[in-house]
Amino acid sequence: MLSYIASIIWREHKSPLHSIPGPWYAPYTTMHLRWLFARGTIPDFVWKQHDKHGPIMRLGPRQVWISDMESLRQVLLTIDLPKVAMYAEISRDKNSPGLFGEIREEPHKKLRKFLNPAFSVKYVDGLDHLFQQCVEVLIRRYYKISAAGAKSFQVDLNEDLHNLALDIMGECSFGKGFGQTDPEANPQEGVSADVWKSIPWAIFTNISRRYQTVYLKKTLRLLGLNLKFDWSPAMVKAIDATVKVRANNLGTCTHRPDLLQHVVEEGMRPDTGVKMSTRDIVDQMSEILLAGAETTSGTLTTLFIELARNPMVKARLFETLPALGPLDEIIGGKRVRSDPTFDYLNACISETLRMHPIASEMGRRTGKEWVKLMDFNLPPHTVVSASYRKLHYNPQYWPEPFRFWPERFLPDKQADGAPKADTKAYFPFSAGKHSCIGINFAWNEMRVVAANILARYDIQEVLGQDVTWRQYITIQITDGHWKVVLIPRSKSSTPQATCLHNEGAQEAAFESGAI
Ligand code: HEM
Repeated sequence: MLSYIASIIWREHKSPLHSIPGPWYAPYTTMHLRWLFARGTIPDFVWKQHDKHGPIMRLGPRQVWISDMESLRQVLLTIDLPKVAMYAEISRDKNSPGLFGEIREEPHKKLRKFLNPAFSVKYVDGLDHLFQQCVEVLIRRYYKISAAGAKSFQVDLNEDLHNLALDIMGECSFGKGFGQTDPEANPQEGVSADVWKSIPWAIFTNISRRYQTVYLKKTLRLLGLNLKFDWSPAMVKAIDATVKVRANNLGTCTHRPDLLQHVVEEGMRPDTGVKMSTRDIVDQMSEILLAGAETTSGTLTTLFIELARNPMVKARLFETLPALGPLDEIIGGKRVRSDPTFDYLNACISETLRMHPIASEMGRRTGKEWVKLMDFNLPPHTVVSASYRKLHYNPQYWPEPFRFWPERFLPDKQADGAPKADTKAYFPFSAGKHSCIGINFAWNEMRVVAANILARYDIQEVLGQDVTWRQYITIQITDGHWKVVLIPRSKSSTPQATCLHNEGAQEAAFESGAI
């Protein structure tokens, strides 16, 4: 036993990673990392360890985390390291992953090239009416509540934004919203309403199981057992029905130019070149749903949280935005992108993406070659986690990093002395070959949703909520809820710099029966 321990210590002493700082136990085990990932608490741990050990640190025998700007640029852009194997674990079948889980270089390149056209600015602009349609359903729902006479009313905004994001993904990528915002909405042709509505949750549950059992699956594989989580048969049947409708509609007037149509018409498996089957299409679309729903709704929730907690920023934003009634025309994404009226809103979203990136790190690994980062030589097969959340708070590039300061993203003349955003130290959508393919889609969604809600409602955070965060692939509010009071903004109203815990507004809401 003693000689075994001595040999481990000796091997560690010889390790090329030996001189990288980190906790004393890091060279010997990954148990703590497995525990933290499974519990969703890795971001806090990583943050504290960086504070202790600096911009490069070793948290496991072959696991290095890095938050240095130049090194992150190397990892994500210039060397552009491949993804770690963990990404592939969220796919149903490693041989048929979606773009997010595809870690094989050539198939990834082909799949990305194939999917790219369905994510261009022009393509997304063509879907803008669908985004607007989904937001309108939510605004109408709010209108119905306020039309009953309440001056203000309470909603669970995190839940509403999540449901809205799912409907937008359904509408733009599966051919039909999933009826999350409006349970009365019609399902996809030929599919029962219950099955259609359950699709997003079936996907999330399935993928979460795969993610949470990553290490168990690996151990079982060593024992010759292959633990797989297949899609539910009802869901595959529902999407099969949709695919058939789409295939029958080719070249007809009901043809709809969206991602699903693109995949149905031209989808080939990137590894074999064979036409994608329904199951392959489910594999692709479910990962897109996962990557596209939690990310945008999570970012939007944090935007609203920052606004509710920063009354001066909110007041400046309301000065710039139009004040609309619930039945006024819905604002489109293209307008929010190009009309200077919305410059400050766009800056607020950019600043939210800095302070609340959707994860604390991006997992990469060295390939067959050694890689030199921050004067350390990392051997082949070292896991290199790009700690971009920590970089987004580095005061060298982001003075007063904990301040929600959208002016950083405005042109000098309007910046009111705020330091200019250093976009070299800014990776909310990653960079390089694995950067977010959905960036235009995400921006359009965030613009349409934020502009239309904020043009109509002031928001007050409901007191006494314990907002905590967890990270399972993306960082989310632990219990999925964040409640606010919405106060309609009349066309004539003057924006007020209302206080975070504005008890007056809360009391008024309570008296009106809204809370
Ligand atoms: C605010 C919203 C979003 C943010 C902040 C975001 C951020 C990111 C980031 C950081 C990555 C790289 C992840 C990594 O390498 O670990 C990524 C990848 C990806 N994102 Fe997004 N994303 C957002 C919305 C979307 C949307 C709306 C879609 C699709 C409709 C999407 C689809 C994808 C896909 C498929 C990948 C994998 C790309 C590849 O590996 O080639 N994302 N996203």
